[in-house]
Amino acid sequence: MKAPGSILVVDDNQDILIAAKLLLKKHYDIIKTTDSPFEIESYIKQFNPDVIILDMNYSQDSVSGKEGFFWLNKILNINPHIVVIMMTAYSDIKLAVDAIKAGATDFIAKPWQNDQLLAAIAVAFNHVKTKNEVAQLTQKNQELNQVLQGHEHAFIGQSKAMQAVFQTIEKAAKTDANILILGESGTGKELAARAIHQASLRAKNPFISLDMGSVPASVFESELFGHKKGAFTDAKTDRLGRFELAHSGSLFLDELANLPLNQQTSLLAALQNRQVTPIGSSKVVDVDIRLICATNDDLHQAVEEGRFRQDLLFRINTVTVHLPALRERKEDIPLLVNYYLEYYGNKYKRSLSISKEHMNSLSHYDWPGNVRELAHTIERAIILTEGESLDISSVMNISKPKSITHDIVEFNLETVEHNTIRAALKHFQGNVSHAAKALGLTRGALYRRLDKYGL
Ligand SMILES: Nc1ncnc2c1ncn2[C@@H]1O[C@H](COP(=O)(O)OP(=O)(O)OP(=O)(O)O)[C@@H](O)[C@H]1O
Repeated sequence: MKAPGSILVVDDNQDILIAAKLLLKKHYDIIKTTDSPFEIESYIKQFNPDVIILDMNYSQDSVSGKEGFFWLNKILNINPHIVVIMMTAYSDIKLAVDAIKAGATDFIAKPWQNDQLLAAIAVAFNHVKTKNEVAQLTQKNQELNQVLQGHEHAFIGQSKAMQAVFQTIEKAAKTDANILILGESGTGKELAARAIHQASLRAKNPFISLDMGSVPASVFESELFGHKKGAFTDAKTDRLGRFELAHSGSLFLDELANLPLNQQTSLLAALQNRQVTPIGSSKVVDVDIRLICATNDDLHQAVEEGRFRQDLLFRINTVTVHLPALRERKEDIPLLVNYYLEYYGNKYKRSLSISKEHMNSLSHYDWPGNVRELAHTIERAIILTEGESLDISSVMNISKPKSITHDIVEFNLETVEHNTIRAALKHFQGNVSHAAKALGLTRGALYRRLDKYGL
């Protein structure tokens, strides 16, 4: 049975072409031959062969192989997926090695043994398969990256502090400098890392992340550098580490301060040498990555306390981006609220407005969980709101600004009640309905207390 596949044979000797065709047509679907390399391009356009068997020498220069190299280059320029086997009557190992360096897959000496030629072609078809799979995987990876970006949130902010962050990111992204992103939890460190990758020259290549906060310390090394089958009890198969997966792209290490000291040493070595050695392997692998790290820990303090290597800190913080807490840039809150109102509104098929009053309450809150807390709050409020206007009172205890709950030095219940009601009224600018709702009272019950305390 013939194997599917198409082959073009190029040689200026008609006898060779006839012999090749007679042999190969028994084994493969489509065999074309030509005695002129100038026709290669039009053959590629007509039937796009999987494999080309290419003579190295033509009548103009019958021994040096130069013409063969010229045509080899031309073929690979037209379609790098075509697999080329070089052929020459002057069996010459040096020429063979040079041809393979130049992109040929194999080398056949004339006159050939039929079995040898068929074996070389079978190997060539395996290469075709591998090249196709690699092309498909690369494409899949690019598509996945796009899908992930599609689900990503926009990285927004109009405050001066955020504008400065965007500028630093824009400038640093274009270089290959290692970047350290600092900021409290929920300030957008991962979004910033993705934004850096997207603005970099590596944007089309992988963005691979590892959250040191969620991986058990015992597997950090294997996660980062990979392992060979059998390297330890659970190593059932070979596994690529994040460094290798991120090759040619960006590697994002989140919660870096969690990395134990001995693995900090391995990380430093990998960054210095641009090479990794998977666990259980004796082979080093070259890696080309741009490193982006993030932490909400104080790394300088960690260095002082002996928890973090100073030389590693110097290597990873070529550029530092500091993401301000949301309470330090409250002018961004309305923008973020509107963004998430629209985002979750689309998700839950609700079109809600927000009153000035509620926007005001959201803007005055301190958001200890930063943008993540704000996004979750809006999402929950959208789910719970019954009317057309976003009701945040069900999801936030907005009646009790932090200063009140934290500053309680009074334990007499009546006095506490009196003070809390006064604070609630002040917070809602005298609106009894809102104050009552926030206090968990009916309007009637609140009026009775106002009366009692003479408010
Ligand atoms: N500037 C921003 N614009 C829009 N959304 C943001 C912004 N900053 C953060 N977010 C949203 O807040 C959430 C938390 O962001 P992210 O995971 O990037 O924070 P983080 O600093 O990495 O948090 P952690 O330290 O807990 O890992 C995400 O849903 C993200 O989309």
